[in-house]
Amino acid sequence: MNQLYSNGILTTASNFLLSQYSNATNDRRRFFVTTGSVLVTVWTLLKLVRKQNHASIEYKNNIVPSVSGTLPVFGHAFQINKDPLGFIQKCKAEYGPAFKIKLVTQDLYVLTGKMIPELLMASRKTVSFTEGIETIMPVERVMRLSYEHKHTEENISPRDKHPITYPIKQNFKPNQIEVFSDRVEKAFQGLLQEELVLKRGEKKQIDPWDFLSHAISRISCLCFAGSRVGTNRDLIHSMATLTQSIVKAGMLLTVLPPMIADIVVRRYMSVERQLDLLMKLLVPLINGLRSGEIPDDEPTFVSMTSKLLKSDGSMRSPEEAAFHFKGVALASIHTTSHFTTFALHELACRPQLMEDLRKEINTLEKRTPESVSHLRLLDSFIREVLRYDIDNLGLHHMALQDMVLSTGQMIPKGSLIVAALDEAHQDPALGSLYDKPLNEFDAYRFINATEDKKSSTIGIDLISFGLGAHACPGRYFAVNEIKYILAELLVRFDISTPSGKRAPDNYAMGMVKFPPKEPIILEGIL
Ligand code: HEM
Repeated sequence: MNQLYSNGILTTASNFLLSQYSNATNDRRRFFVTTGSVLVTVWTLLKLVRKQNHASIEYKNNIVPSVSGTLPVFGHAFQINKDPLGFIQKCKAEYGPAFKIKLVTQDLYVLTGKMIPELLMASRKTVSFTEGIETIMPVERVMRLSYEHKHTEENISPRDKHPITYPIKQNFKPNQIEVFSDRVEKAFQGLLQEELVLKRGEKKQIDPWDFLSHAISRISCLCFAGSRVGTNRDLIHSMATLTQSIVKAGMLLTVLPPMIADIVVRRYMSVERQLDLLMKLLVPLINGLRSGEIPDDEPTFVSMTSKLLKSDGSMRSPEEAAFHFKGVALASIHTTSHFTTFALHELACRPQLMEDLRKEINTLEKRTPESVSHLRLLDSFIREVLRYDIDNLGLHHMALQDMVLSTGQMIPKGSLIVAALDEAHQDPALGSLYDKPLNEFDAYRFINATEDKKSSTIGIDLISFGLGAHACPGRYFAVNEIKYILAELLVRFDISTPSGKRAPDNYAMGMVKFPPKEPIILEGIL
């Protein structure tokens, strides 16, 4: 189409020049002035059309545009680190809703706003979350290097009900999680008794990440493994630190040459000890449950997954079933600790919010995970943390086939695709209009909102739990757990930071946003 436009301009221009030339003998001066202006106009028009052509050739050839300005070796690393969200917003404005950037050696296809569901709702034959994550953080390789000499991960058939996802999807629905309430309460109260008894006015400085990952691991071990082994301190510690140990080893695998990296990880960074402990505790438990020696009287992830048959009707070996525990620990502990740490930092710089939340919590006759789950301000606050404190780019997926977007553009097989999460959460075109701009933190934003804006309700304006069929099935459990932890801390302590301010977040490669490193001060108020 634009080719036709260009030809049309050239033809019209040459006709005009010819007609002018025939009159030239009468008025030579007029001829030069007119011809000059026509040439300038034609040149400008052609430039404009060529520019349009360039964009539309990319569109016509179904190419996702590459963002200019890549530096050798670093790609766009400097630009994105300088202003993570600003860089993505600028690229979207210049190149449209899908574009390609380069971070160090990795090409990344970025989908923004309304295009994100196309990634998250695509079939798992088209894109793979596991392979996407593996490209940037080789979790499975760390596991293999650490443990393949002792146990090989089960090969899950596509026909199998997934041994981690299926039990969570079936047993952690909003009306079912009440069965875990007593254990959530017991685990957290136990930790408070042991580590955080402060008299009125007494202060204690904590590293919020350490404290919360241990608190959440304590809750997870009790709920997912059960009372018989879930109070084991080594297990709690191992699961609290498992993700971080894997991330450290994984980072090394991505930077060192494979042969050297494999040796270093096997020798010095292996998670064998944590996995040994898990197997030592869980295999006898599963054997006992199966033989009837141990009564199956407590709903746990371990009992659910060990009862789940494979697609051929066979039972998993106790080792296979036990090994899946690390999967649920990896999916739940780090993620929940991450957002709860952000929540503490958001509270620490907002004394009025703390006061308002305390008032709301104190309206309850009894604080339980069940009763705090209905508090509106607390829910609004948590939704806002999940919305605001989100990664710039996330939910990495690998294209297993060529993927055609609704724009007609094609992402080739083998490409890494990411969602621009923060950009979507701040796009007024996607969320409803609220009193405060979306680039500000407003804990009260959703207080009068309807059911569709609850903290566990997913949508294009809240993608922190994913979207579609593969959205996080543990989200109802996660938000209840976060609410209970915050409610118990708020009624006991004033929360602040040494600087008195909201310390800046930390970004990894301009993509992942980590909570501030600043400690949190708890001061007893009871
Ligand atoms: C605040 C805490 C949490 C956050 C932010 C979170 C976020 C996510 C996200 C983004 C996904 C990927 C969705 C996708 O593939 O599109 C996911 C998957 C998953 N999450 Fe969570 N999660 C949290 C807590 C939990 C908890 C507590 C559990 C277990 C009780 C859990 C179990 C799972 C499982 C099993 C999957 C895989 C789902 C599938 O592949 O179909 N998560 N989660």
